[in-house]
Amino acid sequence: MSEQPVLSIKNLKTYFYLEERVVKAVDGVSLEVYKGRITAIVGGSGSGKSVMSLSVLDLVDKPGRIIDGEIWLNGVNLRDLREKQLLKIRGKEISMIFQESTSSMNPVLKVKSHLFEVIRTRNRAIGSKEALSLFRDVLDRVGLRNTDQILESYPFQLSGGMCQRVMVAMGLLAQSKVLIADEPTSSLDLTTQAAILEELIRLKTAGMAIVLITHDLGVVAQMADDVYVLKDGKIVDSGTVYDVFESPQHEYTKSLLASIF
Ligand SMILES: Nc1ncnc2c1ncn2[C@@H]1O[C@H](COP(=O)(O)OP(=O)(O)OP(=O)(O)O)[C@@H](O)[C@H]1O
Repeated sequence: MSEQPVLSIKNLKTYFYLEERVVKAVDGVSLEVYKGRITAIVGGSGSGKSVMSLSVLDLVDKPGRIIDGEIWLNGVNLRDLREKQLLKIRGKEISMIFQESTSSMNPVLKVKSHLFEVIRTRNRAIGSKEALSLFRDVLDRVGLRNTDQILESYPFQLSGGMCQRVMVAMGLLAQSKVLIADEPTSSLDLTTQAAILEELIRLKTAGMAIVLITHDLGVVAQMADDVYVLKDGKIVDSGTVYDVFESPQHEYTKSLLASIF
């Protein structure tokens, strides 16, 4: 690929220092993410997918710690930045749809306040009326009805699936250069899943670089351009979706594929 990657991770290591042992959740991961492409990170439960994406945004909590590696975003190594500089990048340059949507929303803020926070990183001068109309549109696109009522709700008043859709709406609204979507459609019904995947394709077509974290190889086959297979914190296979599905190199990838075909 001739173009430079938007996001490039080099030899990332994130370990959890527990009393009795060290968990090497991410153990030397390198990968590249390109504009206008969907890069899927696939792997079983506990393979390190979520910790890897949290590491990119420097959101790993103790006893976890990034111990090595580089995270280059548009030519800047995020690991060299201070928290204040990182805050500016989160949301504007790179945004994330979290797997635990209910707990990653602020319980004392209404949905509309969450959305205002996102839109203001993009456009500080936007008026309330224009913003609210954008919010209704984006909530509608992720399959939520009664949008006015949802905007006035607190996260605890919504179901898990509704919170997940609000998180996806926040991701769509951010219009960042890179969107990391951690299992964005788990626990949603098939129709909503399809609507959200369609939105991700639209964002990719508009030039966004999308990192799609999933254990669903069906979704990978349908959506991804590039694939990385993660096992025990290490990349065991990578390539275009065609390469990985047609000629998997690692036994683990072969067994994952065998389980769906
Ligand atoms: N706070 C923590 N303390 C200790 N170990 C942790 C912590 N968070 C994650 N881990 C460990 O890090 C490893 C990777 O976890 P991670 O959540 O990234 O997996 P995952 O691939 O996202 O799994 P899933 O698909 O189930 O979400 C696992 O062994 C997990 O037990």
